[in-house]
Amino acid sequence: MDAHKPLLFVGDNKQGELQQIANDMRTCGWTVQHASDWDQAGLYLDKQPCEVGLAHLNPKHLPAKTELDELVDGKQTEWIALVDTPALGNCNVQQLIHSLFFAYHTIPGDAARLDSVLDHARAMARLSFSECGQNEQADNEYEMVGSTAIMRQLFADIRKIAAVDAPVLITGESGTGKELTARAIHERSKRAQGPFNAVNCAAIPANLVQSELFGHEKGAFTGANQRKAGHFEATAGGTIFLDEIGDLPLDLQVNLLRFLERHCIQRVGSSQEIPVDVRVLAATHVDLETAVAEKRFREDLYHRLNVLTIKTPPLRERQEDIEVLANFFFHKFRCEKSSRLTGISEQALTIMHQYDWPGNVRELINRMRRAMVMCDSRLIRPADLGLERRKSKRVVVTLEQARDKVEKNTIHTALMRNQNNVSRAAQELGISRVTLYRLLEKHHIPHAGKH
Ligand SMILES: Nc1ncnc2c1ncn2[C@@H]1O[C@H](COP(=O)(O)OP(=O)(O)OP(=O)(O)O)[C@@H](O)[C@H]1O
Repeated sequence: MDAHKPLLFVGDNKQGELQQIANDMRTCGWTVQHASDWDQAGLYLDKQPCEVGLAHLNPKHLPAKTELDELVDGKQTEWIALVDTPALGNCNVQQLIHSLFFAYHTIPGDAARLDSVLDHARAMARLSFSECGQNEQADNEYEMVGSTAIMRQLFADIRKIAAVDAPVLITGESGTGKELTARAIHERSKRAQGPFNAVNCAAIPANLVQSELFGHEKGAFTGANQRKAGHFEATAGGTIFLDEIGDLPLDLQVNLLRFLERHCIQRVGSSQEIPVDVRVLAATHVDLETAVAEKRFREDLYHRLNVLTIKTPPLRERQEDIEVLANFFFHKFRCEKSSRLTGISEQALTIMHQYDWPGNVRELINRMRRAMVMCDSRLIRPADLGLERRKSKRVVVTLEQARDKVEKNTIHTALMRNQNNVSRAAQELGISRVTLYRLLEKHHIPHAGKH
């Protein structure tokens, strides 16, 4: 038995039954501290954390939920409610227990059972507490999460691409992690000690893009009162991430091409070429091939950029990652806010799997944040995510589409397991090499590996 088990007891200790419970818990080895009301309990916890609290809920003097919220959410204490059996029929009591308490115990009840509930609550408090500590260590602001074959392939590609110093084109829908991928490449590259500069080309007014990227000389244009270095010079020694490259005006695309070929820039208002050591990673969510066909994007620049490419997959194509990401962000936000939530309900997870996620991971993060603010029970429910009415939006897939998806994932996994060796992967899959090559073509799976 633990030598020291502190327990904060909130209630009128002159009431006979409550006094008896406090005494029983002392006998069971708990060091009972008494607080006559929630205010006193709050003051006590401010001075001294306590893993378990036992509080009498009297329906005649119930605190408002908002009053308890702060106390229960802001501290590392699990609370057990003590209630008289008839009080369990009171809606306000039910709601308070449901949203803020770990468990309840009816009075007078069985002391051994209460002791074991308190032990359990204490263990849970410890678990939550240490989990937060671990997350802080393991968590990195730019951590990429994903366990599906397609994401493992992406991580492998990032490692390979980080080892070279060539430009990279990152494509993918909005919110799929293009910038995060760029950061991951930078952090694993020999430029990691240098700056990483993310520039959204679509957010800069067309008439300013040139000077923003390449800088300008004093007097180059009205308002250019002094010489200014652009993003390229400011990123010397590091990596520049040009987001929404498809929106770069055509005349500026020439300058970017010149930089990629000669590693030199020219400031606006100067004909001098300045060498700058920067790696370019570019991203787009538009189809550059179409943009080239429509003459909105230079073909030579497209080919220059299209040597090393990475595609960040949409969330709906990696179903198993939905739960992994949801849990990752649940724990991350819970530690930030020290919330009392214990997890995500089965119904919420089911609806998350059925949903299409047009905004991808960014949308999932936003919905989880919303849910963790709105949720007033212990488990996140569909309504907290704002997804309750979307059940019917289930994407209809044909049997052939479903087969294709499984086929593609299976091939991906086999290739990864066999270090991209096509012969070995084909053998493992029980098909000929020729068939595997045909399937690689069919599913657009890159296979830079051995034969
Ligand atoms: N695999 C992942 N693991 C953890 N977080 C992720 C992952 N992918 C994306 N995110 C997070 O989702 C958010 C959106 O990612 P990011 O900005 O990289 O997307 P994007 O594709 O560049 O979007 P946009 O095209 O709209 O600029 C960020 O907060 C990012 O940290």
